[in-house]
Amino acid sequence: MSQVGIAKKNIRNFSVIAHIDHGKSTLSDRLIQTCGGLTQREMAEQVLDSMDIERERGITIKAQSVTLYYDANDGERYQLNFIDTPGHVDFSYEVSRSLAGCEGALLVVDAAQGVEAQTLANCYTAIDMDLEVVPVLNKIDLPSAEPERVAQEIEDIVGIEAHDAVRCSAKTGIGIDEVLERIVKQVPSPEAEADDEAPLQALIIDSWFDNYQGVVSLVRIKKGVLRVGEKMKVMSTGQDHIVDKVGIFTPKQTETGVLRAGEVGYVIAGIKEIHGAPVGDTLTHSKRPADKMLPGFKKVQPQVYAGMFPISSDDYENFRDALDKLSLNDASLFFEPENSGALGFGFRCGFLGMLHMEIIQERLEREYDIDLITTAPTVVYKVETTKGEIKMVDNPAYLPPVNEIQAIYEPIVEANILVPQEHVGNVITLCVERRGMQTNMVYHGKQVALTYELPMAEVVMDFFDRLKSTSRGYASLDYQFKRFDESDMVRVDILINGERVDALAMILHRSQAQYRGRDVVDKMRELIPRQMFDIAIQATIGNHVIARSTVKQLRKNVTAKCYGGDVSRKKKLLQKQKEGKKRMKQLGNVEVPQEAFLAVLKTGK
Ligand SMILES: Nc1nc2c(ncn2[C@@H]2O[C@H](COP(=O)(O)OP(=O)(O)OP(=O)(O)O)[C@@H](O)[C@H]2O)c(=O)[nH]1
Repeated sequence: MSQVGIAKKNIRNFSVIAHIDHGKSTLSDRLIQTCGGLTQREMAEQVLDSMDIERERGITIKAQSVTLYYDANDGERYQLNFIDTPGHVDFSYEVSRSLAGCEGALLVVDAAQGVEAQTLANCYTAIDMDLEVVPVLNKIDLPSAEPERVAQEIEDIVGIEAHDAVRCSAKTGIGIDEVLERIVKQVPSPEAEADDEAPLQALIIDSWFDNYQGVVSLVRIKKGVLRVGEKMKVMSTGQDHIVDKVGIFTPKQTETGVLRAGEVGYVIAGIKEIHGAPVGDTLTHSKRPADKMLPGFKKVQPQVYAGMFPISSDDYENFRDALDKLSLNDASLFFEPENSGALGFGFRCGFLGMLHMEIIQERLEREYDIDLITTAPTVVYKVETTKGEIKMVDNPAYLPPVNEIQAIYEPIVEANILVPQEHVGNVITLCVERRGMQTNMVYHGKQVALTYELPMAEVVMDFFDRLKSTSRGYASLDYQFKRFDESDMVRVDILINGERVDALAMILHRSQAQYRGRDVVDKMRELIPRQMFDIAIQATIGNHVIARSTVKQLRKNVTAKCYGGDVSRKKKLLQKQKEGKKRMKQLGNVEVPQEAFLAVLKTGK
């Protein structure tokens, strides 16, 4: 199969966008298989979702790419560079970075489910970026598929022409050839903009750290040609590097030695410092540099912050290294050192949402073998002090004392929810519970589009899960930050035997402080094991105690039931206890398990 010599007019760069579970990965695999990118045997279940955790959870997180060759019905051979995008609401920003490398996007919609919130959000992102959107109705093999209705829905809700959209089944393979034909016919080639003679401009779509190769960057060459052996410059840092390898993923890493304007592929340039090739940056030649950087994509701000502390202080350096490595692949992961009276040295980390946080935590534990305690996540509050200063507070422990606070402003998001009519009532109840304000409600056939303004703190934690369960899985959600609003927020502290535990403090709306405080102390009472003395757990606002409970002292000795000489059994029991202790933290003279720190998060909702 020829991999060079494809004319620019025969190149198509595209992404697949879809709501989660509409079949994006399955369709991607089909396209790869149809174009002969991999044999059946080589094809692990879903090749584009390469991280273990992704595969286990069945969701796509990182953008990946693959170059395919397709012999179209017009007799020409086309190079299809296809960049995968993530589907979960926490990761919608990564969609924009994948799209920045493309001229077109396949909009995959499940023909049984219909349009959902991220279908809409992702599609608007693509339209904003001037991409050609090609609608595809997937899963037509399902008896419940209603392609006509869903095509109408796409026209009504998304507002693009969809009646002649391809009907296909990624699962059975029906219509896949037609999908490829549409890509070739509808997605523009990069020819118009791609000038080989111009100074090099290559956009870094993604970068990741590989233990053997150093930093690998996925790039879209906008202008110029990049060859092995040349000296290139990372424009934001001004640093020069010699290009070691360039090539494409087929999906196997395949060296081509050159990448031309209009193409997508990887660059390896011996960059060891992992922040040396930031995502969104521009590469150019050192000798004949471009005069300006390409517009990067929207820089994302973390929305949720939490403290992460290694259980063993020996792990601190490893923990820092691991965060460094993870943050290269993940521009949205933020961290800075934090010192907690209760938990010692750790890092304050910023995430896009709860799923992002869970995934990072799992990767740290699984891939880097670091046992962590994570504190309750919080959003960022804007605080005006009595002196007129403005402070951004992402850690309850740093909220100024009450008498120094003039006002607290909390972040508000605009949430777009799509839900079938029969579940609208439940969804509205949920939004009201979460202090939401309805700003719009429109009926589109069977579906209702709701727009709410909601406090971000109420959305990021478990709103998505609740929304799903209250609508039997049918409601979908997309949200973005809107503004800060003044709000009656208070800090609730948790005291264990009279000592304030900084890592357990929370910022809450006053109307919720009482019952959340009660919930937390009750939950903590269940989670803290009984010890040789009574343990008092209190929730307070300032000096005012709002809830209290007690863990009664322990009377029995655990080893007492191992009589006399059975040493091995005794040892085993002690060993078991020790393992249990691994996830315990000593606070004063009280041992507190890791779960207790998360109790703050799991209560009250
Ligand atoms: N019946 C049927 N099922 C399909 C089809 N395409 C995908 N599926 C199933 O739908 C589910 C979701 O498919 P995925 O390809 O993982 O969905 P996705 O959109 O990539 O999801 P994320 O990777 O999480 O964004 C899987 O169980 C697939 O087997 C299809 O054409 N017909």
